[in-house]
Amino acid sequence: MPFTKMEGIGNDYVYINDLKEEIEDLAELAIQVSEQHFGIGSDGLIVLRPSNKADFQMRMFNLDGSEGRMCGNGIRCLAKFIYDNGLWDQKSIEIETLSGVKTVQLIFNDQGEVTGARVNMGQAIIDTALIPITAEEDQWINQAITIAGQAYQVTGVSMGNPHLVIFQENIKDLDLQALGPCFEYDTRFPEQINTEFAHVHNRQEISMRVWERGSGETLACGTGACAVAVAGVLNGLTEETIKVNLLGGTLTITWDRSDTGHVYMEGPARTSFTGHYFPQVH
Ligand SMILES: N[C@H](CCC[C@H](N)C(=O)O)C(=O)O
Repeated sequence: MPFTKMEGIGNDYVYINDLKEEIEDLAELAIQVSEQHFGIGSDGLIVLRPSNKADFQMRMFNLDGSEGRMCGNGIRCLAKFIYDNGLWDQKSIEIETLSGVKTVQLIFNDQGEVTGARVNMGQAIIDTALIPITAEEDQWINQAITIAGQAYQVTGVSMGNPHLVIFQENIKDLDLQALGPCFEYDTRFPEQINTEFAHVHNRQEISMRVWERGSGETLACGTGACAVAVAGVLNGLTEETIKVNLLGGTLTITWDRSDTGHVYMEGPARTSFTGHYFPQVH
């Protein structure tokens, strides 16, 4: 089974063209390929499928086999995968995801190579019931909660997938391996949750780390960076366009509240290598 390994600022996935819809158990394949010793090693699996609502469909799976409803770093790389494999020849691609159709504008270098993309990530959702967060409050903006016996001020945002944003001074010394699962599996998050810890440098720049639902700490999370940018505006900490520094690199995020209310994400996309995977037969 041919595959392409790609990364968006270090958030790496295995990409497979399944336009023929021949792969039956995508969750099982995600678990297999993500494992570094018996598989390939990645944060998960992204599969290209046909769509009757858009040019293509993206199916995205975390390394534990759970399906993500949207993946920001992944959709930039998938658009590059589509163009580089000659499946599309225009600079704009509409990609169907479980959280709606997203428009991806490819970015080229002077040699005509795709080096990244700008994605319309759609609306940010802050109604707790829609994130979902089980809470009496309609919104969690700077909401005081307790997790694992510690008090936190949190902001809930969905980019089609659920996020909880915490702003704090020190994000370097966080023990995310211990703390991350306490957030991810808290019973107030019925579909689990991606958690971002963000340090505000100034009104135009934030640094963050992320514990991803289903994948653990990753070097970057595109939807997470969007959630942090939205939370920054909601908490009066940042402007509508900011630079977000993640462990694997930097994204530019804009929340256009004046016009569409949509969130835009711009960042790199890179192919690491291609290969052939032989699925394990149990
Ligand atoms: N773990 C996420 C999916 C991947 C999101 C992230 N890798 C991104 O770039 O947006 C979830 O289950 O909601």
